[in-house]
Amino acid sequence: MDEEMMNMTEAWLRNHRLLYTGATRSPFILSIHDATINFVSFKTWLAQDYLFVRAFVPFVASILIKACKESDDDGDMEIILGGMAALEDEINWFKREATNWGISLSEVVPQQANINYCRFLESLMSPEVEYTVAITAFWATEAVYQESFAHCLGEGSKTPPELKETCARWGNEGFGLYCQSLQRIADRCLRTASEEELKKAEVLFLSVLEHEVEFWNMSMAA
Ligand SMILES: Cc1ncc(CO)c(N)n1
Repeated sequence: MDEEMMNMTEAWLRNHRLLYTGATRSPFILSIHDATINFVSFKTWLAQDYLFVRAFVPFVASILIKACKESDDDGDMEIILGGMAALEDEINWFKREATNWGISLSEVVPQQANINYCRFLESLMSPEVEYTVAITAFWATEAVYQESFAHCLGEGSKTPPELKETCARWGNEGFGLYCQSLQRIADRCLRTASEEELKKAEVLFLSVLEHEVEFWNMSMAA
């Protein structure tokens, strides 16, 4: 396809394929897919991601505020609000799942990669960060999880039955459609963005991918 006709996110996905694949086909995800995962790693991921999701809520809230103030499309609010509502269910799911795996969430200490990622999200919550830039990072964060966990449910996957529910949380079709909605918002905003905003959004897209890689590696190392 001609570069000019492509959406910005598609062009980035093409130009940064290697890093994107690194984030969506991490050793952690591949080990779920081929059933070689060490459950200690899974429990580490679960505990750390619970903390991450708690930090993710105010980040999404900050995007909702930006949407209300800066978006030229009324439809954005419902999509972001839907995502926020789903996070309440997600937090409750993490609590139930932690109980099932014998994890005491109140005792979980955030690891460095998690601290770094949450700090990054916090930096994006500033009112000075434009909606276009923030929504791009938001889309990328969700898209990595969607693509990663969908792979664990795809053809030829040997995902252990006790992990299927986890994979389905982010790998299900509804979550896929939600990610597409976020991508469409990002692309619409990016079409009218300044050169400077475009550059900033691309850099943050790459930062998200790097943080995701580090997050998976942190889980795997435990
Ligand atoms: C680290 C990480 N990235 C993305 C998501 C998706 O919300 C998540 N739960 N955790």
